[in-house]
Amino acid sequence: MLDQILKTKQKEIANLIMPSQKKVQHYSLYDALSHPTHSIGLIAEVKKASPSKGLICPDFHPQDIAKGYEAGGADAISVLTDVDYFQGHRDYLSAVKEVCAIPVMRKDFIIDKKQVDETVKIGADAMLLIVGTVPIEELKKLYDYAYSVGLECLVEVHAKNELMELLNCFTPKVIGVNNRNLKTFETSLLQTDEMAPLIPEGSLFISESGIHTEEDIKRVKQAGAAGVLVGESLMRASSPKEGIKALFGGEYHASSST
Ligand SMILES: O=P(O)(O)OC[C@@H](O)[C@@H](O)c1c[nH]c2ccccc12
Repeated sequence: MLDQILKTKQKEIANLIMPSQKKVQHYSLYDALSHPTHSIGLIAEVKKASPSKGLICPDFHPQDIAKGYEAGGADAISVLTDVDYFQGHRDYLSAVKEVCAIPVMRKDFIIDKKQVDETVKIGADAMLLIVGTVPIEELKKLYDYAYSVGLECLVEVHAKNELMELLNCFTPKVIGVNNRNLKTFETSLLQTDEMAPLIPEGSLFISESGIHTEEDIKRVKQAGAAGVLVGESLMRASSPKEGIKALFGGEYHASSST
């Protein structure tokens, strides 16, 4: 699946039409995750569908979802902008930026400098980079370029060998461990348990995917995660706020009364 997605990305890049620059207020993902609303940071994801789960949210209104996440105490928002496999769109990110005052991260398969430029144009504060999508030296170039144009990055790994390859090349400020194998879709929090001890002290460690319950939150926090990235369980909840409440239980407190 990942190889197929990357082939699609190459075609998208070849046909990419750069949008006009959106005028936005920027917020730091790193700062937000360093001072979370709850005892662990929450990146709440706006995700309509995925290859592993199919259609997740039929009645999909990105701005309402993002506003609900912000009101429910999310520290940042992740927005899928991939069209073909996740039914996302870059316009959804720009729309979310219009209504939220917390950092918004672009969730896509960024493999080329032009996509970084596009990410700036659509108004993102941060973007995802995935180890294994391009040679690690290329990934570092994209990382450095992103920071040079005002973006922050969450650099994602799945397996231990990917983390070792990453750290042999550079140490990102924010490192995500995807509990889901993007090739097989197998998802397990054991990934977080195993990788946590290997994340450098100076980096923020984010546990991503397969987080559905208060127990899951407690488990990854116990393992050492500074934050979580949650999509499906929030997208399937009766409301964004209810979804966040279910994750944080007794600890839950909304960031605003709305
Ligand atoms: O819906 P979940 O299981 O809560 O997962 C959210 C997020 O981690 C997942 O969408 C994701 C993490 N890394 C990615 C890379 C590409 C596409 C999607 C992802």
